[in-house]
Amino acid sequence: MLEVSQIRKEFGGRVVAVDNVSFGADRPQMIGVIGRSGAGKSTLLRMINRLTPATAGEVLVEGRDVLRLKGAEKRAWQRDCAMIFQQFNLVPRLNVVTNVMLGRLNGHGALRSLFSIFGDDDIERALSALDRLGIAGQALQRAETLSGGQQQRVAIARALTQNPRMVLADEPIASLDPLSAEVVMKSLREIHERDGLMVICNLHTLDTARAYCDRVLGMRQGKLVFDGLSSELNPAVVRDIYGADHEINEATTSTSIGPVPRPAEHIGPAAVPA
Ligand SMILES: Nc1ncnc2c1ncn2[C@@H]1O[C@H](COP(=O)(O)OP(=O)(O)OP(=O)(O)O)[C@@H](O)[C@H]1O
Repeated sequence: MLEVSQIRKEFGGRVVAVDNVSFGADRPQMIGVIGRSGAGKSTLLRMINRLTPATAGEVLVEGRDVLRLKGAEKRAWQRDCAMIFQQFNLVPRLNVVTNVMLGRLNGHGALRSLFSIFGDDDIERALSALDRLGIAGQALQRAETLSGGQQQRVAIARALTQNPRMVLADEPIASLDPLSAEVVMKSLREIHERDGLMVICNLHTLDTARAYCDRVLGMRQGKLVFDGLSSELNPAVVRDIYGADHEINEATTSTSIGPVPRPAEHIGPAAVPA
């Protein structure tokens, strides 16, 4: 369903942020991308979503290269491929339910979007997404009055109302306290399991990748240096990913989030890239 092939990003012809990375998945998985700051994780996700233009490579989704899409087709892909950001990207002064409905804008015609005309169906969909994320009670509060964890759940609800085929999360818990981080990661895991969506999540912390992701991609200096099961993240692999020439202290890449029980059927082998 997804085949990323030799994707590359150069900034200004000098900085190689992503260096010919390839990976594939033949079914929806929960994939964590780990690596040091500057390893190229954000750039990788942003290229897949078309927020950052790739210098070279292909991203085949159901056999179609989404990097070549233009105009309405590109916007449709960006709707299919919902993005969640570290800083939530909500409109602070708008209430929660309106923020969630903004996820629908890309699905409406330009004129309707211009006048922010939402139908009953949009409201229904937004409220049900908020309910699912456990924050329907805050629907009429301004987004800026919510805690970080609540705001991230609003952002996830907004992503869900896009009816996406894939969710990309760029360090979704980096600004959150451990308890809020746990709620957000559980929500993403639940979306993967219940809706059968591919979730690709950039993470700073190893234990989070281990606890929530079936498969992990490790990046170092723009290159993909590990692609395997989260259970294969042994100390040597971790040292290689983080480029540490001494014994890495896992506490430096850890939150206090505990592992979550997962149904056995979701802990399958990683798809072998073609
Ligand atoms: N717009 C840009 N212009 C120039 N260089 C950039 C730009 N965006 C990213 N880079 C560089 O590309 C490299 C990869 O950055 P990227 O943000 O993708 O890494 P990251 O692994 O997501 O890091 P972090 O965990 O700190 O977010 C870094 O060297 C960064 O400085």
